[in-house]
Amino acid sequence: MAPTAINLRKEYHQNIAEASDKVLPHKIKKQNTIGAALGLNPDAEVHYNASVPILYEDALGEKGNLISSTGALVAFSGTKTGRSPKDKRIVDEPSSSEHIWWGPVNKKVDENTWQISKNRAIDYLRTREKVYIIDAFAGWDPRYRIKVRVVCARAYHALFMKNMLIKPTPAELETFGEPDFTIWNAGQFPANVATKGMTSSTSVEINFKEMEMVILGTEYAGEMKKGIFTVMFYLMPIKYKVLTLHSSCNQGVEKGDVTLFFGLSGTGKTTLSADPHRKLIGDDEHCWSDHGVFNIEGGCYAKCLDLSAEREPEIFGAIRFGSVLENVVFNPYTRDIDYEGKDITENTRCAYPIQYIPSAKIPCLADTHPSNIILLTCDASGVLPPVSKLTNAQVMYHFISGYTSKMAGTEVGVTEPEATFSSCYGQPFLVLHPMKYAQQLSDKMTEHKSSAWLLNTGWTGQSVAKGEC
Ligand SMILES: Nc1ncnc2c1ncn2[C@@H]1O[C@H](COP(=O)(O)OP(=O)(O)O)[C@@H](O)[C@H]1O
Ligand SMILES: C=C(OP(=O)(O)O)C(=O)O
Repeated sequence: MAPTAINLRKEYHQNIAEASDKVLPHKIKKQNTIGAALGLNPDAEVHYNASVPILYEDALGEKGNLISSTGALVAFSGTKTGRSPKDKRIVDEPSSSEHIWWGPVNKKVDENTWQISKNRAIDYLRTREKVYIIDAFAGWDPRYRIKVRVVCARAYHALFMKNMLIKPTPAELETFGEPDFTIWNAGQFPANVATKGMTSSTSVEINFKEMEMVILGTEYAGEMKKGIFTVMFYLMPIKYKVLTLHSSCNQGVEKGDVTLFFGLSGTGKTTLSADPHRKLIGDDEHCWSDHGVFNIEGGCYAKCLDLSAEREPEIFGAIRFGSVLENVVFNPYTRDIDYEGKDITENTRCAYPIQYIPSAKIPCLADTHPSNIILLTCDASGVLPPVSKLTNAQVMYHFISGYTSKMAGTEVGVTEPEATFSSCYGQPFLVLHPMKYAQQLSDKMTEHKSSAWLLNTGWTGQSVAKGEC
């Protein structure tokens, strides 16, 4: 008898159930063991390194989330749509205190307040029926990589970090063991404003002794990626004398020459590094070691405002199943994205695995030292020329002073390009004094005879108000 459609369907579902029976017991055991070790609710559904479809299914249950017409997950980060640098704090404890550049970038929080915030975050996560754990790496060079664990209550956050960290192979996951750094993301729950040193209900705290980070009161996913970056700015120079860079990086196909593009958030690192004629090493966070350059991340986080297939085809094409689009405006019927839409924020973003860029080089590292260093400055005043060649001394001057602009939306409260001085083109993420990084950059450039350029991605001739971009 010929199989009927209904029988075929039954058989198909049975096969899936049987396949799941083989895979799931092992996975569930691991999930439960980790969940119990973290003290999570024993009745909670703990998802350990869940697959992209499972994270999609759960994320769609979160308020407002949906699927775009190209298959990306559209998610919303709530009231905070940019980083909250004024609420970032570093724990003042004896093992790291002497190294830290204390001040407005790295504000002190005492160990007692840290403990209160950490307990609050974990207590919140313990109340959740679903908790997501992502174990993955930061740093493509195995000599320097760190094992990162993210514990969070939103599937959107888990998918974001699955994209932004480096996915372990099944064998690496099997032997992953304890993480080197853990993020407790309880961003839906506020910080306790009555706690000493707490100035708002948002707090992003990092503890270098415990190697942990706590997020309360902000659901902006960029806090997690920039949190890991901050950890690398501390760990790499101190432990290995490796320089951490707020830069993108690409490599010539024929000669293998490496270019770094330094730039503050939103000033063109992602756009300019996604050159189809060169191999992409990474769009935002790198380290320069004695062996060459390696990317810290497994994904890219592109700005989406005014994105078009014509102008940025590689990035446009990366917005598909598996990518996370944040805070974008869309057509409610077709689910097409309106990339010009800034009703929610100017800081619309997409996080996608770097493999989605056709020219990406996997693994994302180069065993060649950079021959060109490009300092991207987005000049809102129209003073700087479009491009200038720099001497080593001029690089130091520009790198330390970091004249550029904060772009609208990347930080809470910034609504239009704002002239700023941001040391190392990444002041919000520096942990040591800027001179430490600048000196290391100068030494490396001299040793490897790198050329340097200042490239104005902002306005020339006139200021932002009337100038030509
Ligand atoms: N001259 C330019 N160079 C690079 N990007 C530009 C320029 N003018 C406008 N843009 C736009 O500015 C934004 C730069 O964002 P992005 O490359 O994601 O920054 P970053 O990676 O440094 O955070 C993109 O939306 C890009 O389309
Ligand atoms: C995501 C951020 O930066 P970038 O644009 O450099 O990725 C940020 O500053 O929050």
